[in-house]
Amino acid sequence: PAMPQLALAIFCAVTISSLVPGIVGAIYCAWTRRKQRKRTPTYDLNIPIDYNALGIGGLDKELTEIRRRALASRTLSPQEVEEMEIEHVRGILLYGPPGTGKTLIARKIGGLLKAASTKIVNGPEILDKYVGVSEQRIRELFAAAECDQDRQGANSGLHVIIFDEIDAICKKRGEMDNHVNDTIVDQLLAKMDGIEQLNNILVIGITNLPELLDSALLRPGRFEIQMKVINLPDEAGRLQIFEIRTAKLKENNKLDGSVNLKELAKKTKQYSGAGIAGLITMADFKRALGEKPKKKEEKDQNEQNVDESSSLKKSEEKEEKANMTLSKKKTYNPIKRVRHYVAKKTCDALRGD
Ligand SMILES: Nc1ncnc2c1ncn2[C@@H]1O[C@H](COP(=O)(O)OP(=O)(O)OP(=O)(O)O)[C@@H](O)[C@H]1O
Repeated sequence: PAMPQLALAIFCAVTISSLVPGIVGAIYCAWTRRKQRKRTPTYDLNIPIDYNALGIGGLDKELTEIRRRALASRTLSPQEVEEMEIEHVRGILLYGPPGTGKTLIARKIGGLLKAASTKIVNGPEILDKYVGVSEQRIRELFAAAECDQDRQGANSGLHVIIFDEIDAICKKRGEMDNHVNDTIVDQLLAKMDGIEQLNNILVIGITNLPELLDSALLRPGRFEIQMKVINLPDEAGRLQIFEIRTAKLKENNKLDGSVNLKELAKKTKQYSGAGIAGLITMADFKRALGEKPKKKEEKDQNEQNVDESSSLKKSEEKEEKANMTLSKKKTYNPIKRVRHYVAKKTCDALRGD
């Protein structure tokens, strides 16, 4: 009589032991899924941006605006996005004159959003003489994000794709002799429309010439946020950029205590961020080459001549006269002269002269 009981006990033990892994697995899956759904948002809008730490000076207004209009929805968790049927902004176009910090902003957006990946590609790099290669390159740019979305769904990390000089590949269709441009635009549009099913891509286009772009790119759902980054930094912005660009020098005790960044910010009116960056680089080179500053009298003379517009005019006349006597071929460029002077001042200042 003990045999059937033993057999029953063995049967129960085998059945339970075979069910246990399945049950444990199911519980674990449900738990991890729940944990993923509760995942904290990738980006917290309430934390103020530390612009100096970001390395962007004088563009507080633009960055705040981008944050408010384009990045706010990314602060939500995947669950909230799903429940509220939110559609993230998928495209931002940054346009404006060269050297104003557009590329810098685009790169930092990826960092701000803690993006899983940030790819930056120059428009002309996409172009290829062989048929279909340019379109293939565009598809490849989107491939990783699509794959991530397939595998992780709403929990996929954000992929930021930056097209610098986008005007090189997205000119108005039908206006060019070769059709390569048109098929590239078609491909990019198809990919951007495909993002509708994907919530994990943010495309940023950068251009100096927005008027050349195909208008289909600018409609809602594509590059729907268009931000003009045009203003040359004001004095406070320039000071911020000087501070950012000399922070490393300061940290490594390479910046003399006598350097007056406020004074430099005052003297660099009309300078873009790139202009200021260029000045510091030039000063660094000169210091590295051990170039000695000019004699004091010569320096004083320079200081008298430049800066105020009235003295600029005077120096312009003076220089013109000198040019006429020296050589008729030589052309005088007052802007260049002011730049030269400011560059020299920066150099002197950085050297602690
Ligand atoms: N606002 C800024 N703050 C700090 N650095 C800046 C700023 N603007 C420009 N720079 C410096 O100038 C360099 C060039 O800037 P950036 O490439 O962002 O300009 P851009 O507007 O994209 O120019 P382009 O249209 O010619 O590509 C940057 O690498 C950076 O070092």
